[in-house]
Amino acid sequence: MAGRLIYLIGPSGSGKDSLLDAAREPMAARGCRIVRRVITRSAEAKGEAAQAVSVEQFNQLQAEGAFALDWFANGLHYGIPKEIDQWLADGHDVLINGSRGHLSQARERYPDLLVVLLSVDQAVLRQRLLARGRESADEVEERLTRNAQFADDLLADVPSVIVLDNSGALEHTVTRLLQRIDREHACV
Ligand SMILES: Nc1ncnc2c1ncn2[C@@H]1O[C@H](COP(=O)(O)OP(=O)(O)O)[C@@H](O)[C@H]1O
Ligand SMILES: O=P(O)(O)OC[C@H]1O[C@H](OP(=O)(O)OP(=O)(O)O)[C@H](O)[C@@H]1O
Repeated sequence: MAGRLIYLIGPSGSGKDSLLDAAREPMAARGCRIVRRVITRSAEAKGEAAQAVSVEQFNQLQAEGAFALDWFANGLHYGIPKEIDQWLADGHDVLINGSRGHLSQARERYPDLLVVLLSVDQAVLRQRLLARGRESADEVEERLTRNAQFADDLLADVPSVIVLDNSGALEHTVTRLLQRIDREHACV
């Protein structure tokens, strides 16, 4: 049986990368793979273990059909490598760091995807973004402003959604993710 795409979304700073890192081993033990994104972010920038490329390299990869999904947000290009389609075909579930802005396109391509929405109290969010220190203060404000463009009913007609609050300790969020994933039988 084909695997399922697990599409992790949430505001910048809500903890998507942290959750992916912390869940990597227990998810792998469940046969679920986590893909490394291709991003036009400088290799020096702190953050996830993504493959950093130039815009020219990104465009070339895109033209070659290297991406299963790709989008532009926060001034950056993001690509999800096409290899996930083989993983899914082989029966592995695949967890990716997705985009709220690209959700409808992702659903068109992967109609049975499972959405995991991470949320954090607004006051905590700004603090975490500033403490992360990856973006300038202006970029942090732009990211907070971007949240307003997503309506409350973003997930209204999405059949499978796991909502997780990450305002507390990360290990609690990981535990709840695994509990919910196991209940959904998402991983094979
Ligand atoms: N549960 C948590 N408690 C405290 N700090 C957290 C928690 N989750 C994430 N963080 C921190 O918040 C910042 C943003 O997390 P990150 O994983 O980069 O978010 P995202 O990928 O959604 O932008 C990071 O500095 C990270 O260490
Ligand atoms: O449409 P949105 O839901 O706003 O998402 C836009 C992009 O921002 C996040 O990436 P990235 O990891 O670069 O940013 P972050 O770490 O600040 O969340 C997310 O994974 C998307 O790629």
